Amino acid sequence: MIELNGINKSFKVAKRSAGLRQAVKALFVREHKIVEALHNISFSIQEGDIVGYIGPNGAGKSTTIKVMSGILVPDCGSCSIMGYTPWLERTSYVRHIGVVFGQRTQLWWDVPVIDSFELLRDIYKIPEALYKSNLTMLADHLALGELLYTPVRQLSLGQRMRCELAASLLHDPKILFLDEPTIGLDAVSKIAVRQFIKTINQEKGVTVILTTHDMNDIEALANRILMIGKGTLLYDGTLDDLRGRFGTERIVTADYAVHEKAVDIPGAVRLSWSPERAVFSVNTDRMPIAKVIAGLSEQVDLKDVSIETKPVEELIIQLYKEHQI
Ligand SMILES: Nc1ncnc2c1ncn2[C@@H]1O[C@H](COP(=O)(O)OP(=O)(O)OP(=O)(O)O)[C@@H](O)[C@H]1O
Repeated sequence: MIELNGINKSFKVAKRSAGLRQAVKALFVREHKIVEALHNISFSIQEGDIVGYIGPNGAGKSTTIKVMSGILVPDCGSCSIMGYTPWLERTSYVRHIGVVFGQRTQLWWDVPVIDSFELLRDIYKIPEALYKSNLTMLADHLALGELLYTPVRQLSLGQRMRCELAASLLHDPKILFLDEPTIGLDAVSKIAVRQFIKTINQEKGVTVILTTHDMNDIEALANRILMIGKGTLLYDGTLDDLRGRFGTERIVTADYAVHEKAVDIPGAVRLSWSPERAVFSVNTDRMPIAKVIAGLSEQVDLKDVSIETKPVEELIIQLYKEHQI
């Protein structure tokens, strides 16, 4: 459905040092530098996937989304999405995609949300019956209610994001590009947005490409991760692959009846201790969990034991470190 091959994109940026003298000099002599935002990016995405596109600040995520949505023209390489080259066939292509940039709005600031929706209906020439049924479905799933009749500037960030998502889906796109859709949202709004993305993927088969810095988004949604750093694609795999790669470490938390002496398990690293709780890091390659639990129950009166994998956030940080980005 989506195929990128050898995409490069660089920007020419004016170079200017601080100070008035330099500002005056820049009026006559302009120096430039080239920022290579994307270097030889290639990947393909199947219909119905939810792909998490991650990487540190300035890695090239938004630039890739802009190339894929036809806003930017790459320097070289090919991009075929549903048979279209986005920047060449933009008018017919945009009917098939929805785009949400978390930090920008596609809604008109001063008018009620419904007015923007009606304008989008006219721009996309959405048949009236389809518009009505999509609006009902979206208003229902995203609890838009009164928000539809409120000017955008009066909406909170979370309310606006729900309206942005609805706006991007009114014309029934097959692909949804989401650039940081949960940025700045509170925990409840984040969960609502994630749930909605899951629903439209499952019920309508919409393919989703999602950039985010929130690893909980990735854990909740993405069945595949693409990681980019300094413009280069560095990782392509599932979260489970990533867990398998770094995931032999487990965190074992033991709760027990008051025990004044520190508990030690040979082969496990004690991370913290109190008379009622101890936390260990265990490399399961070297020390089976069963042995840790047996060791614990020999020393204390165990009440509860929990075993957790490393948080996704830490796995990703490890991956960033491995690639020195
Ligand atoms: N219009 C532009 N003009 C000049 N440089 C740009 C432009 N857009 C992006 N860049 C540069 O390209 C690089 C990649 O930027 P991009 O916005 O794609 O990163 P990102 O991964 O989305 O970052 P973030 O997580 O901070 O949003 C950065 O070095 C950025 O400064």
